[in-house]
Amino acid sequence: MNMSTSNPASNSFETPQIEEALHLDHCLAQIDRNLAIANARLGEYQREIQAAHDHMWDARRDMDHIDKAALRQSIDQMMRSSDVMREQQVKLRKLRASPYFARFDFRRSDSHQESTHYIGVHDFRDEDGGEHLVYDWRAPVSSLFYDFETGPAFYEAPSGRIEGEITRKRQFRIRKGKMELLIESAINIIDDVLQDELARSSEEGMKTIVATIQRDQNAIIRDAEAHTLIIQGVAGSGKTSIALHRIAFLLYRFKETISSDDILIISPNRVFADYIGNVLPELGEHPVPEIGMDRLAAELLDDIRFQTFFEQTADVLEKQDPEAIARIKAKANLDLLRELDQYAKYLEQTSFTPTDCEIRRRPVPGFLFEREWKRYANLAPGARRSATANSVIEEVENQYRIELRKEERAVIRTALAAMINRPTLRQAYKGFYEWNGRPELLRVGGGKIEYADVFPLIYLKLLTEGIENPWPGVQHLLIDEMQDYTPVQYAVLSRLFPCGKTVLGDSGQSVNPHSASRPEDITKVLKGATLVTLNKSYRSTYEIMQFALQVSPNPDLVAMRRHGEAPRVIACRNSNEHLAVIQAEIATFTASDHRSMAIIAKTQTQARKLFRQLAEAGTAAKLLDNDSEGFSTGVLICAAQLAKGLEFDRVVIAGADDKNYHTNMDRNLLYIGCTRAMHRLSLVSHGDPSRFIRAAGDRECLGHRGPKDQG
Ligand SMILES: Nc1ncnc2c1ncn2[C@@H]1O[C@H](COP(=O)(O)OP(=O)(O)OP(=O)(O)O)[C@@H](O)[C@H]1O
Repeated sequence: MNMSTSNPASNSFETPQIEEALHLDHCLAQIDRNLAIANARLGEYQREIQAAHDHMWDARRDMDHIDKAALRQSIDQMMRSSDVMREQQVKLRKLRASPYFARFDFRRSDSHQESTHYIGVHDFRDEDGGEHLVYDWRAPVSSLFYDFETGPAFYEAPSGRIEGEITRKRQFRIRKGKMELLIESAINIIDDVLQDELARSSEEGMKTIVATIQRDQNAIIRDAEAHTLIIQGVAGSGKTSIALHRIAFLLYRFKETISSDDILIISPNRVFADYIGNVLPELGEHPVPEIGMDRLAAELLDDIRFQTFFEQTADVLEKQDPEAIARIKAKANLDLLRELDQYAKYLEQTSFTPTDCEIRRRPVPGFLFEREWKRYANLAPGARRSATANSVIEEVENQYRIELRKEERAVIRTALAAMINRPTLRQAYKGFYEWNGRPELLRVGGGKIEYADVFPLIYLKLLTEGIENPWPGVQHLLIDEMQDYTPVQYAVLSRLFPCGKTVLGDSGQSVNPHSASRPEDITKVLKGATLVTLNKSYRSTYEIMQFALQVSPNPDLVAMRRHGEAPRVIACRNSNEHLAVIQAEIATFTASDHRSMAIIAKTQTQARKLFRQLAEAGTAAKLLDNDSEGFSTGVLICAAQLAKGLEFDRVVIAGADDKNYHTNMDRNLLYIGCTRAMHRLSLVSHGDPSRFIRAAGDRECLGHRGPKDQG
């Protein structure tokens, strides 16, 4: 075991080591005992289920359907109990490998009683319910560990604030039941372990950060008051990690009322969803359903075909069509939302022309139709029409004391239908751009509507026809990569999901700045939201982050002081050299301890081309595209847009030349690409490197242009 202390004066080296080794032995023995009990119970359930099945088979002729139903019910109950026991078994096995990661001793001011608390991923009491051996990291008392160093401290218990003093803090790394690291510190205990965590190679997916959650992150995770929380955080500040830990916290805090199925994550693509998919199960929770904006739109628009966000971004990058960009910008503007609201009102006012009619020579006045039509304004069109007709029929029968025959009722229904002049959704949407005097903003090509029109269309549908919500039970919505969604998208989400929300992203990382929102815009739509910012970046080495900051300056960003090699910019004379450099990067990666490497191209077309070139040259790599379903380690080739949100031990930016990266949109993509790297970053250009990296990084030039020639 490695033991270090940042405060050597406070403790001898031996005592804590022995004390903690004994405590760990005790804890593991209790876990083993609980595991043995769980195994025995599970065995019993399985034998009972088998016996019940056997009985059902043997006695099938003597049992009537009531007996059979009762037996089936009891088998189902036993199966459920055995599932619970199996989950318990999995938890205990995890606990056995790493029961806790921290300890603190707390003396309460009111009673002067001092108690020791060990913090882990799960609560653990021994089977007799006596000793509370491990406290869940989400328990109220555990916040002391994250919020305070030794000295005066307090936490909010259900009964109110508890004040006292932390007299000791220790942190551990226990793997496979063995203590690998023990740190005792009176100062910043988390920092050493954090450095250690960040220096490690990547894993198959996103990691949990329970052992090293920072104070400002903890405040966000545990904020149960905010209905809607918007987290603006720089690249690598832990937004996604925090949001997922926050979900785990809410599931713990409100376990009586919210379950994993009541939460929905809006994620940018399937690869990202897969990448983060393991975090909640690692934290002992069930996975949470996830949906992308494209699938959400498809559910709401029935059979209308549309361009995807991925296709829109690729189009903007490859065609740079100013008219298309103008259309996208106009529809990403907050004003559009206001105009759509006004237009929906206008449609409502003009959707009905009352006229008089007659039944059995008695007049049925137009104002009666109009009054009832207005009364049912909140119903969907079909329901509104029949409710209005029924009310008018009832009124006529009451007023004239007659009972209308079937054909007379039909006369009223037909008269009403003639008064309604509501356009179809498509007509209404087209009419909107005529109404606001900008018909040039609508373009339909190849049977598909443009992506920029998808959410304005859905919003208009919500306002004019109503939509039956396919996700009525959602109690908390998590929206990642918030910068890539427009105000109209937020308006749609807000109507569909009036529940609490955690919204996170980085305005410096929009993949399509023409169709993006800043946090201030989002707060105008998600009214009453609390906005928090995170400026410390944890993912990349200090050198990588300084390099990225030259690409896209941000004076507020604080880079973690974890050092590594300086990023390299390699200028090549031709595509053969470009390919050879990338192959050499792959070879050094393969020989290293690192697990993941991304070769990031600007567009999907460039990524595909590079993939083909490497395959022809016999170098294996995996190509990610918008339809890819999963994240994996090894060598991945992808477009910057798809790399967003992910991280890799090493990153190579391919085609980092000025021809390729010179617009503001290119700058964003370059920044996104660079900030995906944890430990090593290289940029390879054909000819002159991009203007955004000329001043940054160690320059190497192949062939006749030596580093000094480049100036
Ligand atoms: N408190 C922490 N302890 C350990 N690791 C942390 C902590 N906070 C963040 N990290 C690590 O920093 C990296 C970035 O985290 P995450 O992906 O959540 O950040 P992000 O803000 O969503 O990034 P981006 O916007 O760039 O995609 C991850 O490897 C994460 O484990």
